[in-house]
Amino acid sequence: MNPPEVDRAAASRAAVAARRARAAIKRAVNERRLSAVSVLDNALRSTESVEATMRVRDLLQSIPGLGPVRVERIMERLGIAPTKKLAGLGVHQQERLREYLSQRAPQIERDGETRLVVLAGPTAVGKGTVSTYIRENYPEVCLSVSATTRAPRPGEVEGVSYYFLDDERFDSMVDAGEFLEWAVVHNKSRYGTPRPPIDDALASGRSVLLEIDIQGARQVKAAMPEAVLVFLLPPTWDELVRRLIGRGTETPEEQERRLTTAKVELAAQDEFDHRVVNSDVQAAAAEVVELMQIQKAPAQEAGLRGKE
Ligand SMILES: Nc1nc2c(ncn2[C@@H]2O[C@H](COP(=O)(O)OP(=O)(O)O)[C@@H](O)[C@H]2O)c(=O)[nH]1
Ligand SMILES: Nc1ncnc2c1ncn2[C@@H]1O[C@H](COP(=O)(O)OP(=O)(O)O)[C@@H](O)[C@H]1O
Repeated sequence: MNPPEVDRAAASRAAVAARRARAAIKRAVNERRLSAVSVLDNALRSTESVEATMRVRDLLQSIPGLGPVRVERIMERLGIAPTKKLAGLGVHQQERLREYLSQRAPQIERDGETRLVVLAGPTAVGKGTVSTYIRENYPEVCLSVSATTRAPRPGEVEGVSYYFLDDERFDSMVDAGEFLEWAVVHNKSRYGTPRPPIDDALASGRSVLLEIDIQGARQVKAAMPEAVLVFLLPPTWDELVRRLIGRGTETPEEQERRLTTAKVELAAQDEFDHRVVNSDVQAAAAEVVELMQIQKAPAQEAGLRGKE
């Protein structure tokens, strides 16, 4: 063999060895013998490492519970190109991927198929808008319908927007223990989550989303510690103020009062399992749905492509 052939043979042996090493790493991640974060750390520590030559897509797909379609959506959201290798990640991409691997991925691995997810956040952050988007675009998500003592607004539909109850009926449901949680919201009306539909949905393998206030979220966590609490955040405080004023459904005095409460509520965000920033309704909805860990049939999942 002359020298170039020796080089080629050595290079091809090295490539085979690297491929095997990458496959071994993927197996180890899949069998939970190795954490995906430590693979990322090794890749970033040395560009000469085997980990550095791994594709982000392959690392994500080796995590139990993450299939190719879901991984594609996650990478789109993280702003990482499909063929990107770990060593080629920019600083912000590294941060986003690390956050995903250390926070979301372990939860996906640990949890079962169905979950109860609570979406809460300060007034006018967009809870109603995001949950309406989910209702209209993700029919597989089961959205809880709350009961309330407040009067219906124009366009609201009984049994879809809320169950509108008088005080007496609400009292009797409280007495009969029919609420998973209930609270007086904005010092005015009572709102409660009827328990039986939630128990039924979870028992039949469906994940459930509750859009309720922060007091309610705390009660749910106390009653069902396995519930996942998601705090919806505005991009900035000024944007929250703009949304509240722009919505135009409260008087200036009521707006003032709600903004004072919003400050207290924002301080509670650390009690939540996840924070989602509502800059864009579609993206925020996709993040919430992903946290619901809904197992879809492949055809359905392909149909959702592009929405997340
Ligand atoms: N605790 C609790 N809060 C709820 C429930 N349903 C709705 N809410 C909250 O009640 C608040 C008022 O909702 P709504 O009457 O639709 O008025 P808006 O927030 O002014 O649009 C929101 O913060 C909701 O998240 C519930 O079942 N339980
Ligand atoms: N991502 C967003 N970007 C811009 N405006 C938004 C966004 N999400 C919601 N909004 C607007 O903000 C206002 C408050 O939203 P809403 O869903 O009523 O809040 P909440 O239910 O949290 O009180 C509405 O006018 C809504 O159209």
